[in-house]
Parts: sequence; structure tokens; C-alpha cells
Amino acid sequence: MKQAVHFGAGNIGRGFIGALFSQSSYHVTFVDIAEQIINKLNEEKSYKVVLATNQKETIQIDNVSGLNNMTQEQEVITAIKEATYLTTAIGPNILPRIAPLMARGITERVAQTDEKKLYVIACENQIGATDILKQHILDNLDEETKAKIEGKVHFFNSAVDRIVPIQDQDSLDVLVEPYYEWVVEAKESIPHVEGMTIVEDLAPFIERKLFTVNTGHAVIAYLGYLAGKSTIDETLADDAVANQVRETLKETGAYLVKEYGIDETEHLSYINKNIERFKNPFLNDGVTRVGRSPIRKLGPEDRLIRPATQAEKAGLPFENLAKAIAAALLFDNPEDQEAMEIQSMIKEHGPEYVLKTVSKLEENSEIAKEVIRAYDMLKSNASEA
Ligand SMILES: NC(=O)C1=CN([C@@H]2O[C@H](COP(=O)(O)OP(=O)(O)OC[C@H]3O[C@@H](n4cnc5c(N)ncnc54)[C@H](O)[C@@H]3O)[C@@H](O)[C@H]2O)C=CC1
Ligand SMILES: O=P(O)(O)OC[C@H]1O[C@](O)(CO)[C@@H](O)[C@@H]1O
Repeated sequence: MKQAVHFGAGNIGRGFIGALFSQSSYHVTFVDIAEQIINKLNEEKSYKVVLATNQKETIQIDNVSGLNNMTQEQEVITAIKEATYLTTAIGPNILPRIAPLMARGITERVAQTDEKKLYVIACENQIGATDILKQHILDNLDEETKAKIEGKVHFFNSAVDRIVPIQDQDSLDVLVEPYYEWVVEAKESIPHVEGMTIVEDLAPFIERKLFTVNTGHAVIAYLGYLAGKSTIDETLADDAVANQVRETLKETGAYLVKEYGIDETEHLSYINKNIERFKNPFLNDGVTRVGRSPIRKLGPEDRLIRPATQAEKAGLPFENLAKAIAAALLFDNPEDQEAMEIQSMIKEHGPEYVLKTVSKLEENSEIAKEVIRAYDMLKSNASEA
């Protein structure tokens, strides 16, 4: 049986990428630090993907097992030696931590005469995530191995799109939305995986996805959090928020249409389709999950700042994006470490400092000024409420 090794047995790992491999007749070895999930995978050897619809249709996922990367390093290395695919859905910040073990697996693999190719794909909400992972892996390889991986280990960037909320931790089963899209940039033919779409140039796909699905979602999450709402669908039921999402996505849309020559009418229907996805009441998706890790989300290449800076460069409006950035600065969820770090920075140095150090916006740039205006307004509205 063909083998896939997937790092991250969480929501996207089990509910999306691992499930597609299993449905494509691969055995999936999930690698994770969560001992409870690994034990369950090895005991139950299967789980269900449950679609978040009225009927709650289920898909049986078989041929799965688990390894703990902290306590079973040698087993992970052996699994990498035998795999066709090596994938991740672990969170962008974790990639540097798993790269050394991946590098050891790759080193042992290419030391053999085996010519079988290995395909590495990071499935994260980040532009160029596989390139970033590749660099971390290369940093952990000796010169001889670096030369040997040429033609044997292939790295492909990808865009992953499926909403998978936080799950009941007692079960391996995963509730997912029915929709999904997995786009992989490859200039050659690669082993077939059900549901994987191959494209030659990922840039329009990942930017369209990140600056529509993820920007729109972030707007709802941060405004919902400020309004004391707990879920995305509950927040979106407020017409003022729905309007704000639409206006923000018009701004990202104007940039995408200009940059990639995307058809305007088609893009409008893509926006509408995504707003409908956010309304799914069966997902019960928390605003704190969608807004999680605001330092990452306020990064210069992420879903809020990049479309704003790109819009500014293109002479397009960015006022609604500025409001979304301001709302992110007010996300003070005590359970979220990054939110707490931002709040301490604001307390000590003011919001301008976060925009300068985290978002890399120039002090007194038009975007920074607009964000601060919106921040003051949202803050005073919140204190009056
Ligand atoms: N949940 C969603 O709807 C979507 C998530 N994504 C992206 O997929 C990635 C994963 O997200 P989720 O599956 O939601 O997160 P998750 O938190 O459900 O899963 C991450 C898994 O990684 C494991 N992990 C953390 N640190 C580790 C380490 N050092 N070594 C081994 N395992 C470790 C955790 O135990 C967990 O099982 C993120 O980059 C996210 O942005 C992309 C599209 C949709
Ligand atoms: O997973 P991240 O990058 O923290 O952001 C949450 C976002 O990712 C998703 O989980 C799926 O793309 C969305 O639900 C949301 O926009």
C-alpha cells in the first residue's frame, strides 16, 4: 500500500488532508505530539469525517495510524523513508520545530539507492509555506544530502481551504464543512490524490483564498469578539457585520481583480459563496478559533496587512481593511497567548508600535494612520457600550 506521512493529526490533518489520502488508497501515518490522539489512532485504526449539514453524512476513514514525534523519532524516520507524500497541517509557527526530524528522515531515505520520489507539501494558511518548510529542512541537512535530494525530494506549495472547527477532544471523528479545495503548485505530474487540484502558478489561488476566505473570516471573528459574540454564524447574522465583511472583501477583490485579471463578476460570486459558507450553523465555529494567533494574522504577508499594503500600492481603497486591522488590535482574548502579547505591547508602547514591529507598516504611513483612527473609534464605541 502507498504511504503518506502527515504531521499534525488535528482538525485539518484528520478532517481534510489525511482523509483525502486515505480515500486515495494510502495508508496515513499521522505524526503528532498529542499522545491521546496518537493512542486512539493506533487503537481504533479508523475514524469518521462528519459533514456539517442537516443530514450529517459520514465518511469512513480507514488505514490510519499514529506516531509521537517526541517519543518515536526512529519510527517517524522509518515512515518517512517509505512514504510517497510527506505533508503537514500543524500551524506555520511549528514548521521550524518539526523540520529537524523531517531532515533526519530525508537524510536516511536518500542515503539508500532507492530512486522513489518523495513529495513534500505544507498545508498551512501561509503564502509559500512549503518554501519556508524546505528552507528549515535544508538548514538541517549536510552538504552531501543537499546534493542528493535533487530530483528525489520535491517540494510543492499549496493552498488549503476547508472550515474545520475545534472538535470534541474525546473522539477521533471530525466535523467538517462539505466544501473543500486543495490546490497544489506542480509543474510535473505527481501521484494522484483524490480532491487535489494541480496548477502551474499558485499565486492567484492562494491570494484569492487567503484574501477572501481568511480575510472575511477574520473580519467576522474580530468584530464578533468585540461585540461579545461567541460564534461566526451568530456574528454574521448582524447586518452591520455582514455589510462590513462585504465592504472589506470588495477592497481585497479590487486588488485581486487588478493584480491577476480575475473576472469581476466571477469574483463577486466567489465572495458570495464564501459568505454563505461562513453562515453554516452546523459548524458552531468560535470567533476565538478564527481570530487565534493575531501576531501571525497581523504579519506583513498575512490576510489583513498584505491586501491593505497591496491596495495602497495599486492606488485602491483600504479603509475597511484598516478597520479590520484595528479590530484585530482589540482582540484581547486572555486564552490566546499572541493576543496577550499584543495587548502588553499596546499597553507599554501604544498600537502604533504593534503596526510598526509586527505588521512592518511604516510609522505615519497612510494605512497606519487609518488603522489608528479606526482603533480609536472602535475602542471608544466599545467603552460606551
Ligand atoms: N481548521 C481549519 O479550518 C483550517 C486550518 N488550516 C491550517 O491548517 C493548519 C492546522 O490547523 P488546524 O488543523 O486547525 O490546527 P489543530 O490545532 O487542530 O491541529 C494542529 C495539530 O498539530 C499538533 N502539533 C502542535 N505542535 C506540534 C509539534 N511540535 N509536533 C507535532 N505535532 C504538533 C497539535 O497537537 C494538533 O493536533 C494551520 O496552519 C491552519 O492555519 C487551513 C485551512 C483550514
Ligand atoms: O487557521 P488560521 O490561519 O488560524 O485561521 C483560521 C482560518 O483558517 C480557516 O480555519 C480555514 O481556512 C478559516 O476557518 C479561518 O479563516
